[in-house]
Amino acid sequence: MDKLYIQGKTPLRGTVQISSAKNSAVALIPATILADTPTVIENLPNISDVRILAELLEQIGGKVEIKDNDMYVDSTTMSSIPLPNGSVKKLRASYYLMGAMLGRFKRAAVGLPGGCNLGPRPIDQHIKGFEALGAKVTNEHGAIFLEAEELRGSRIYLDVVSVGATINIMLAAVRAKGLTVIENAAKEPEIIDVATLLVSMGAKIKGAGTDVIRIEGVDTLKGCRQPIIPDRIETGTFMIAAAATKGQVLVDNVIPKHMESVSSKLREMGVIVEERDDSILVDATAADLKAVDIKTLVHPGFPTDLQQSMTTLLTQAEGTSIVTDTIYSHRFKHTDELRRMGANIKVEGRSAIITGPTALQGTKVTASDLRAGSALVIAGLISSGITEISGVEHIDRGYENLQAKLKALGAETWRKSDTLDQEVKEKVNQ
Ligand SMILES: CC(=O)N[C@H]1[C@@H](OP(=O)(O)OP(=O)(O)OC[C@H]2O[C@@H](n3ccc(=O)[nH]c3=O)[C@H](O)[C@@H]2O)O[C@H](CO)[C@@H](O)[C@@H]1O
Ligand SMILES: C=C(OP(=O)(O)O)C(=O)O
Repeated sequence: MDKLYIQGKTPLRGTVQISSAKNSAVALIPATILADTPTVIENLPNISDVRILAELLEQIGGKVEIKDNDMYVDSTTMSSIPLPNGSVKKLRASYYLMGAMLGRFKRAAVGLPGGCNLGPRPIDQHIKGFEALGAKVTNEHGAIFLEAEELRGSRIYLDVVSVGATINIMLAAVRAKGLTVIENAAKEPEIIDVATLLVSMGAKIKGAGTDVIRIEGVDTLKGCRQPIIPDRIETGTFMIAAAATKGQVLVDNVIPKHMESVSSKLREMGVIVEERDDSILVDATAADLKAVDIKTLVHPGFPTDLQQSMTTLLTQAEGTSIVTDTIYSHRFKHTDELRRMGANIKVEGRSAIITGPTALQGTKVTASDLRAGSALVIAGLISSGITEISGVEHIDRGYENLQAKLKALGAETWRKSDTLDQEVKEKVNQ
């Protein structure tokens, strides 16, 4: 397993280009299953979640080619091959194979998903939606089996606002008979991106981005060419890293509107944040960071996926901050590692109480999940000495070239592969 090393204390300076959104990409790729002709998704991020989904499409008979980050998917040869085990367990978004295969083939068998371990992550609302559309759903030996004679449109009220359930029900409903209405739907920008792709394929969807989505089923969908929105979580990560290192970074290729909750929190902390057409300038060179309280909420509230990085930043702010995660009550594993680096953080229930500022010291830490990884990378950037981060494979799930992008902003960071070291050692000993 690789390790990431960071020699801290260099303010980030320069321009960083943001990649396409992981959470859109991982839904758009399964959505290609629904088309009866080939689809091209443009400029996908080169991350492990994308590569695994490409493999999964091949496992069900699809032809997939990735060239210059564009993915060409020929879905004509696909069939409903069961995927009860294996790679589906390596990521969360494999659950979208359920909705897409159910929509196209009226049957699917997909193992329960993996992804970040943030405490319980049930998929009961996805299943409630599939059942409402007429599917028989059973859970056997850790896999979900879905089958329907035909899918019929239905009115579905989500008991919990869920990004995954909203998209999954859309995927199944676009090829159902009649009208489906999803009420209390999630409103994340990635949902609009998926709806845009499906509409380009010929689906009839209205209201994506609001809490009521109406889908009139169609018999067939055809492939198309589709770009992806920029990653708002990667954007936020670089904004927070710029603030934490007291740097000045132009975060480019972004949609500033998606970042409002983050921009306004950083301003509240004393950071200069200037929104431009498709970039955001973050300037913390003269900032005296102030403590703030944060509550994660569904979009357009503060995203849970930036809570962990924000916690690191707040260790540098004067005063006491309370960070409450209303989406995932257990998303605080990173705080144990931050404490080992010198942070003053207490976790009580679903809140972290952070008192700062505290000087952090580099040490050996482990990323337990993707955003714990980015929180620790930011901690490494502001620590004295060297930080060694294990669990880099989690970071690789969602950040394209994170280390190279940080280096281009002036960070001193390098990556080492244990297996490579071992091979080198063995060669030397021969
Ligand atoms: C691949 C992807 O896009 N992942 C994102 C997606 O995850 P994911 O789609 O898994 O998250 P959801 O929006 O579904 O989850 C929101 C909340 O609803 C609960 N819930 C969800 C579904 C369900 O059937 N029952 C239920 O109780 C979850 O436990 C959680 O507390 O949205 C999350 C919330 O913005 C983000 O952190 C993830 O990065
Ligand atoms: C929780 C996340 O991802 P996933 O849902 O794919 O595990 C994330 O992107 O922060």
